[in-house]
Amino acid sequence: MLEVHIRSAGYKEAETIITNVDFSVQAGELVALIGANGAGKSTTIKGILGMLPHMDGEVTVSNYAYVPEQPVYYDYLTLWEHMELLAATKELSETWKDEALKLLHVFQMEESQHEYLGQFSKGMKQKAMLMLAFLAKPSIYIVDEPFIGLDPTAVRDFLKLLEKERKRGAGVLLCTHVLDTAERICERFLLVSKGTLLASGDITAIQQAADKPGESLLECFDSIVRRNYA
Ligand SMILES: Nc1ncnc2c1ncn2[C@@H]1O[C@H](COP(=O)(O)OP(=O)(O)OP(=O)(O)O)[C@@H](O)[C@H]1O
Repeated sequence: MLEVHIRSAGYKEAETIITNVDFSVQAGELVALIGANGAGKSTTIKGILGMLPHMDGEVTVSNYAYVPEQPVYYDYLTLWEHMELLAATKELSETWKDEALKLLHVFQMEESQHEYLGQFSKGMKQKAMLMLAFLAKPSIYIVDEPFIGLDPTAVRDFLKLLEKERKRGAGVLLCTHVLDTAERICERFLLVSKGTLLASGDITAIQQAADKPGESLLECFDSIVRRNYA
């Protein structure tokens, strides 16, 4: 699904931002990429997407959908027109319209489907990005911070859809600061600090790395990051 082997990467030749970031996401897996502000999470994602000017490493990624933290859209296309555009460029089968209507219903966006995205609120734009990703039915989802802008109902509905997609066999790489939710839903964690992968594995592996058996992901995260910055 996704194989990442980044030896070093950054924005300028003389300045390495991330070093030795190696991980994979398998079919049906939900993996959280976590780390403090400035740790290198977004840079890692840019490396995966081939958006870094300097990168020494290899990335193998199958058909993916990327949901950025900052929505990217056409100001003067409506939500429905964005969906039509996606269906045309991805050559989705005719059933895409049924899927689109279901998604509009789930995200309670039926009334806004013919409005311009440029006029949407922050959360509505984020919902639109998620709907477009779900409509594409990729084999891997790369989602950057979905929990901050969405209302609680939308978060719940997003998680339900994600679960359904995992059952279909899709893998998910989720970058987030919302560690209690990540702990509840993810089976593996990748803890990035100062541009490198400091700990990875299930909650037990993270607890071992933090030397905090039985503690929450947040406690372990705090302990590992503080130790690395001491
Ligand atoms: N476009 C850029 N040009 C140069 N340096 C950058 C650029 N974007 C990020 N950086 C630097 O790369 C480092 C890692 O930043 P990155 O955006 O990957 O962090 P992050 O873990 O995603 O943080 P946050 O949780 O705050 O979003 C930081 O030191 C940052 O200043």
